[in-house]
Amino acid sequence: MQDMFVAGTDTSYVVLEFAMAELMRKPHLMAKLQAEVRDKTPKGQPMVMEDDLGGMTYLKAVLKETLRLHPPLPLLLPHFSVDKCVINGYTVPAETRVIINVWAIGRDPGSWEDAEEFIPERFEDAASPDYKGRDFGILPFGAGRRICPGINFGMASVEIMMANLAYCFDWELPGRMQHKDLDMTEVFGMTIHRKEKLLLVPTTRDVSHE
Ligand code: HEM
Repeated sequence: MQDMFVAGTDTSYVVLEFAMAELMRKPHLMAKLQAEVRDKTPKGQPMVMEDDLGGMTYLKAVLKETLRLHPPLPLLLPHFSVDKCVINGYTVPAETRVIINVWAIGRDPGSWEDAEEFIPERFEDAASPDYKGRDFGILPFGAGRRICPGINFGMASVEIMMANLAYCFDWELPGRMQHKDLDMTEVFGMTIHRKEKLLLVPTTRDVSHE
């Protein structure tokens, strides 16, 4: 359980780092998120609190879109078929190790329009697909009996951290770096990571006079 908890913490940071990188590549999306977070947080409050998150639909859409493109566990954990079953005409014999590539599922052009593009707006509608294991086009936490039990805790932590990064700071790329120059290469393992560390320059916002 200790190991799993560490893994859970790590996956939460992976989501945050990819979300920040995607937003830095598209500054108008970062501006939209900051406008929402700053508008929905009571004036003069030094930080976003958990109670403020309720109305932040764009924040949730940004994180969902990040999980679609960058699921921290791209192949979930290995599963094992107890009985023989047939899926889409393919027979999976009993006692087979099954690896599910949710990274590829999230980028399937048959399921997603402009599948490779970071477009949080696709999740703004409350009826859009969710990641709780019912919509098989987006499965960053798995599905069924072995779905991640840390899903609510994990997402609550990511939401409050992301909201505060957007609320408390304005963000720039270092030096003369351009938004399009951000290297989004991923390194695959049991968890996925960015090849290059994300380096950003924060400027603190003074919220006391607002
Ligand atoms: C955003 C953060 C997280 C992501 C994306 C994530 C994702 C996953 C995935 C994909 C699995 C495997 C599901 C499968 O193979 O079907 C899993 C399993 C698991 N996760 Fe998470 N997780 C996160 C946070 C957490 C946290 C915070 C905890 C604990 C506090 C946690 C505890 C576990 C445990 C114990 C399992 C094993 C469940 C089992 O095998 O029955 N996870 N997680």
